[in-house]
Amino acid sequence: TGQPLVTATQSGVNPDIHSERTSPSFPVERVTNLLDGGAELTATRRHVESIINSDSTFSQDDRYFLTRVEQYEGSVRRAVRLREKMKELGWADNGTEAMFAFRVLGADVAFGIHNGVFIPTIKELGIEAQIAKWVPLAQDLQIIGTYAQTELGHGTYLRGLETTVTFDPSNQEFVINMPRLSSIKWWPGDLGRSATHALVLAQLYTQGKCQGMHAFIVQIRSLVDHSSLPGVTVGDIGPKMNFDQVDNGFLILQNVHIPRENMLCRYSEVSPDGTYVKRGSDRINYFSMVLTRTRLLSAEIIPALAKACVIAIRYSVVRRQSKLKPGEMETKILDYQMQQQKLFPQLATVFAFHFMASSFEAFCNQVKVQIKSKGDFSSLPELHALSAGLKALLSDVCSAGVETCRRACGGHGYSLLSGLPSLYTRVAGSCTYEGENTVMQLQTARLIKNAGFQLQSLLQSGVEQYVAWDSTSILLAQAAIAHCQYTIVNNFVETMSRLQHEPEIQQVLQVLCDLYALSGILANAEEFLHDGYMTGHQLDLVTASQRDLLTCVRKDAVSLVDAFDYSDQQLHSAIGSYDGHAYQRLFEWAQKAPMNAKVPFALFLALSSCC
Ligand SMILES: CCCCCCCCCCCCCCCC(=O)SCCNC(=O)CCNC(=O)[C@H](O)C(C)(C)COP(=O)(O)OP(=O)(O)OC[C@H]1O[C@@H](n2cnc3c(N)ncnc32)[C@H](O)[C@@H]1OP(=O)(O)O
Ligand SMILES: Cc1cc2nc3c(=O)[nH]c(=O)nc-3n(C[C@H](O)[C@H](O)[C@H](O)COP(=O)(O)OP(=O)(O)OC[C@H]3O[C@@H](n4cnc5c(N)ncnc54)[C@H](O)[C@@H]3O)c2cc1C
Repeated sequence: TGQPLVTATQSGVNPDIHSERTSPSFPVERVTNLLDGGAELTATRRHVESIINSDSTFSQDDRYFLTRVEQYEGSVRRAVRLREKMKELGWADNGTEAMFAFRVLGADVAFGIHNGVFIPTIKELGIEAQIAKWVPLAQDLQIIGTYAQTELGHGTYLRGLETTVTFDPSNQEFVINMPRLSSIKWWPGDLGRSATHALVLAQLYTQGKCQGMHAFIVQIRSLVDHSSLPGVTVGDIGPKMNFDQVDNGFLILQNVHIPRENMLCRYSEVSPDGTYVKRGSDRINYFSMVLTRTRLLSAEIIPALAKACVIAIRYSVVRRQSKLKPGEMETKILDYQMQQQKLFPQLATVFAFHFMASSFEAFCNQVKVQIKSKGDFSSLPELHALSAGLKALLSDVCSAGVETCRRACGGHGYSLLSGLPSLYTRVAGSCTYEGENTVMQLQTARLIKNAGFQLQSLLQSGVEQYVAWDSTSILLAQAAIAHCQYTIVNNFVETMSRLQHEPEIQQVLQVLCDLYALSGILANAEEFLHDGYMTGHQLDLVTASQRDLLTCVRKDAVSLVDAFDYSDQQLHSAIGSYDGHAYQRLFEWAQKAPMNAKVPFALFLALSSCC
């Protein structure tokens, strides 16, 4: 017709997605408020987002076309700009605005380990004088810290860490060494280029005795010219599956001396004569990992699945493919039961996990206060067991769920421009970092009866403890998952019971609660049948009920993902934007690809002369 095929992104909203929003069965804003923790917090979050989204430094329109160095430099620029903004606007470091700002920007702003692990660990394991000395410097970016625990040879088995820190009473210093190649610190985030200091987790030796893993603040680079200090070799570990913008690094320390005051000593210290003094639990030096596992749930892991649901469900109402009924228009792919079967249990999972993470963070904060103000460590084992199990379960389920959403979007789900592949490769890291999931499940499994019987009978038959434990580990890990699943469903039901004053949102969320629970039974049907807990007929009833619930969710699906209130700037998706103009955005964004840049004529001649 001579009309341009692609006009500028159409104004307004794609009618196929507009029709999905005309009559939601619930007040969308109230669900957003519920997820934020109240209407006031929604307003604060939106205020923070509007400030960030209106500042070009934070814009990432070209994110899919940058080199690794460009991604790193961009994330550092955003981190510095955010610090400037926080100062300009008076956002306190532990305030609500800052919390929302870091959550909105996530790992797209540099120094995630500095802010999310280095500073909190000093606050938890340091004494007041150490907090007063180091935390203001770190918050002001006058020093940049990393958390250096994992080594080339050890990540899980902390008692196997090889870096040694030996106290020398003659000069009141610790001497740090790495005896062999496998001792090199490997993986710490912000280490490769940024960090000036490292929290080094190492085996403490004093008076000839090893006292286990402790935390030490070590300066590794000059504050004058950022060069590495004597005895320090540091660099980047190279390309990864994601987190290209993060400089995960390696660190070698040889005969590096630090003052006695640099050992974080709230719960243990070395006195001037070298005597080791312990206060509280042996495991308190592991506490930072418990806090990080807990925070990662709502900071990194659940948002990945939430964003994937927004993208996949919005795309599924603007993508028409094939015909359910001959003679009619092509069908919205979300009207196929199979598409609902893929996506709606993921949506229910986001709500289940969100409510679980909120409850668990409250429990974690309660234990933190117990430990810090009363020296009461009694809840630490339970907190550790559950944080390990939840981190393992939620990262496993969210990774698999993001991949399900990606595959439900066909070819466009395979394009980086959809935002889905990078959501997957990023959240997949959470199955490994902060404790590899298998090992985390086994930490939770220390509670579990059935596995216990098998363990007991093996031990009674004379088998060594470690052999009995390992040969029961599959059952133990399954039991740990079941224990966490039960806790999550229970928490979802309790959360629903507290919504009786909001019947409209209670009704729509109750459908998701039932869908989450029934989908969990179907995903583990063999366990329920094996134990005789359910019959085949009952399982058929579960299947039929789940199908009915999918139909109930269908009419509100777009409004439910709208309630997550992610802006287009946060989704970075050509196919998941609010207005539903997927095809225009895919075409427009593709034009930015360097591959579409004008080929210099000289190059064109050179190439064509080769043919
Ligand atoms: C945060 C937001 C940032 C946002 C930012 C932007 C985004 C950015 C994204 C990227 C963010 C990447 C962040 C990654 C940062 C790392 O990855 S840091 C490194 C993390 N490394 C780990 O988690 C290591 C995992 N390994 C372990 O925790 C321990 O070795 C294990 C597996 C628990 C085993 O412990 P073990 O002492 O070797 O031996 P074990 O006999 O199992 O345990 C002994 C006892 O201690 C207990 N115990 C063990 N661990 C603990 C603990 N933690 N607490 C209490 N008790 C414990 C055991 O229960 C056991 O108790 P009993 O049964 O004897 O009573
Ligand atoms: C993106 C990313 C960021 C990271 N950031 C940091 C950081 O900032 N600071 C830091 O110190 N570290 C960091 N790490 C390292 C991370 O904490 C470790 O990779 C993690 O703890 C796993 O240890 P590992 O790599 O040595 O794996 P291993 O412990 O060697 O595990 C490898 C395999 O062996 C199995 N296995 C190990 N032990 C057992 C067991 N007891 N029973 C059964 N199976 C077992 C595991 O299940 C796993 O499948 C990061 C890692 C990643 C991927």
